[in-house]
Amino acid sequence: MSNPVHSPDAASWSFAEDYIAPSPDVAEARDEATVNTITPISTGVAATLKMLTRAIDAKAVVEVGTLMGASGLTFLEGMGPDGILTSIDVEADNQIPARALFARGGFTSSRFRLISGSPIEIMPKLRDGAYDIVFINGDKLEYVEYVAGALRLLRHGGLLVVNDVLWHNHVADPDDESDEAIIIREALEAITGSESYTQAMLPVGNGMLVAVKD
Ligand SMILES: C[S@@+](CC[C@H](N)C(=O)[O-])C[C@H]1O[C@@H](n2cnc3c(N)ncnc32)[C@H](O)[C@@H]1O
Repeated sequence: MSNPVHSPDAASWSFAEDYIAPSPDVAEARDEATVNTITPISTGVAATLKMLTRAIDAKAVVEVGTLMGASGLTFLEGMGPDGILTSIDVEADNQIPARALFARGGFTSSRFRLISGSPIEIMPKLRDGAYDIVFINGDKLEYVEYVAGALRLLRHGGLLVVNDVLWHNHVADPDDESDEAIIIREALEAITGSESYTQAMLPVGNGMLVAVKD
């Protein structure tokens, strides 16, 4: 039986999402992505990512899904001056505006690696146990493989952050058998069924699963 919950109305959701404004550069990256009809991270997700990055004093972050750089810039802003972002996207063209955005934000190229190619092929080439955060925000149909790759990449105490886990209400609807819903559920089960993590699901943006590697 599910727990009784107090459901906030749409105004409360919007209030929470917009409560902490992203930096002007992150806002611009979001706007550019939206104009191009691709979905960037939400403002609430940006605030959450920056807070988590600061909370664990992250110095090495991997993200899957660069797009225009909104989440990447959020990590760079959240990390200290020695923090390094590794961002993977299958679309090399997506990373061009991200590179320009990071440079405009004052981040030298030594602070970030933009890798274009299949995340499934690239993640195994990164160093085991070397990362403080792995942020998954790429192709939903590959979430199971990304989650498997993340477990290897994270150090103990590192955070796995999986975005869009509620995916437009598809995942919570037991009658929804779309490919995205099925695969996101599988990815979630791999995390919750693993003894390697302690996790929580946050209803921010389109849903975020945050898990600390024990
Ligand atoms: C949601 S966007 C990433 C958003 C980004 N992290 C941000 O902060 O704005 C997803 C990224 O995954 C890549 N991708 C690859 N295959 C995809 C697919 N089938 N559907 C959506 N995105 C896909 C896209 O190139 C895109 O940059």
